[in-house]
Order: sequence, then structure tokens, then C-alpha cells
Amino acid sequence: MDGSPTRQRLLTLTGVDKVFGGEVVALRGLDLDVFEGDFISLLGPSGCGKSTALRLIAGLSHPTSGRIAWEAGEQSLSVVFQEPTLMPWATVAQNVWLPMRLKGQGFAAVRGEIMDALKLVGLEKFQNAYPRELSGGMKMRVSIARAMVTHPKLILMDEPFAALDEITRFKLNNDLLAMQAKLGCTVIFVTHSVFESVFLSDRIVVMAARPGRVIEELPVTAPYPRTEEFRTSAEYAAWCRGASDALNRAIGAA
Ligand SMILES: Nc1ncnc2c1ncn2[C@@H]1O[C@H](COP(=O)(O)OP(=O)(O)OP(=O)(O)O)[C@@H](O)[C@H]1O
Repeated sequence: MDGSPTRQRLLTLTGVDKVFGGEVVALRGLDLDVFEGDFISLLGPSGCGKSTALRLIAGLSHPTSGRIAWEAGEQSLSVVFQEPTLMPWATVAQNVWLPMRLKGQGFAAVRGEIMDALKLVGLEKFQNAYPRELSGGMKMRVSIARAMVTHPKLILMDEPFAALDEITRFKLNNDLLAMQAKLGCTVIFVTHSVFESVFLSDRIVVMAARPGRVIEELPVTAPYPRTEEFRTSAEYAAWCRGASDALNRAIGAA
């Protein structure tokens, strides 16, 4: 999706710096415009500040200088981490219930919403299973259902599929796009993978390290829905080459 003026602006980062301990410049001058419905990937080498940027947007940490402004006023977001971080003693449905439970909502009152979120990730039959009974991909699906159950406007994902095998990763990439299309949410996705960033995103923000900064923004204008046909097309390969070149420039610039 493009950043056309007809779409609602969700979030603006202006000149955001993050310095740790007075000397580690994790981010310098980060500018980012986020519009509703965007799928933005932050792509870059280790240490370029991708996770730091996500933590700042999530409000888990504060900028040393610069500004993060929510246009609609109210923040509405969820975070998905690389580890699914499920409670081992709770069932799949109880794990998905967590954000609602924290708001004081009883299980029975929100059971329908929990089941809808589980249907979205294809795990409705596993509502009573425990995390130890699930594969790595299924645990990640539960984590995504937990993030989506409250219908946040923005979902922040920090290398959610990095630990999964390639086939599971492809499947989750496909399913994530289908879920985003269904819910109409905005996603900011951290990844090391050129292939994943091209398949998923309408915009790739390429970052360099020391200090962490944006090197370039790469629009991926290939239309959605992105299918298996797209994944094996010459067009996809060309986009991946472009993103890979940009990543090499970012590594060279460090
Ligand atoms: N709490 C902290 N205290 C000190 N330095 C930190 C802290 N968090 C991050 N850093 C440093 O800030 C820089 C950016 O780290 P960050 O984790 O954001 O990078 P990243 O791009 O997400 O890396 P990776 O891809 O390896 O996860 C690194 O040099 C890191 O060591």
C-alpha cells in the first residue's frame, strides 16, 4: 500500500535518537511515517537498532531525543516477540485470553472473541491444548492470536519467525498477510531476511549499524494478495535483488 494522503496517518517518528549509558548510540535521527494498513519491515544487520526502534514505538523505552507521535491520540498496539512466551500451565485459549484478563474481562464474557482469534490462526481445535503439546509454528500462531484478539491498530513483530523452519515460515508469512487483510491492521515487522521482508512488506526500511540509522526506504509495489506464484516469480527475485543490494549498502555504510 502506498502512503497516499487519503490513508489515515497512524504514527510519526521524527528525529528519534536513543543513546544507552551516554555512549552507545543505538539509534540516530530515525524518521518514520506509518499509515493505517501499512506493512513495514525494518531490515538490517545485527545491532542496527531494529529492536530498539520497536521497543520505543511500543512505549517500553523512551527516546533520548526526538518525537514519537500517535496521530489518533490513543495508542492501540500489541507486540509479538521471537519467543512465543506462552504460559506453560495455561491452555491455548487461556493464553489468548491474557490481554483481556489483564483488563479485568472474565473468560466467559470474551470466549467468542478468543475463539475468533483462534480461528484466524487455524487453531480453534486446539483451544484446550497446553503449549507443550504444540509445535514451534503452532506456539507462534497462539502468540499471534493473543496479539490480535484485542484488535489493535498496530502490531509490532520482532523477528517472530526467525526460529522456525523454512516451510513453516513460508506458511506463517502467507497466513500473516491473510490475517492482516482480514483485520485491516498495520504491521511493523523486524527481520534479518531479505526474502521475508520483500514477500510481506509494502515498504522496507533498510537500516545500518554504528550508529543505528535508516539508510533507505524501499517501496515494494507488487500488488497484494501475494501468493505462492509471486514467491516463485521473476518479479519477486528482482525485488529481492534490490533489497539485497540495499542491505549490502547498509552493511558497507556501517
Ligand atoms: N539496554 C541496552 N543497553 C546498552 N546497549 C544496548 C541496549 N539495548 C541495545 N543496546 C545496543 O544498541 C544497539 C542496537 O541494538 P538492537 O538490539 O536494537 O539492534 P538490532 O538491530 O535489533 O539487533 P539484532 O538484529 O541482533 O537483534 C546495539 O549496539 C546494542 O548492543
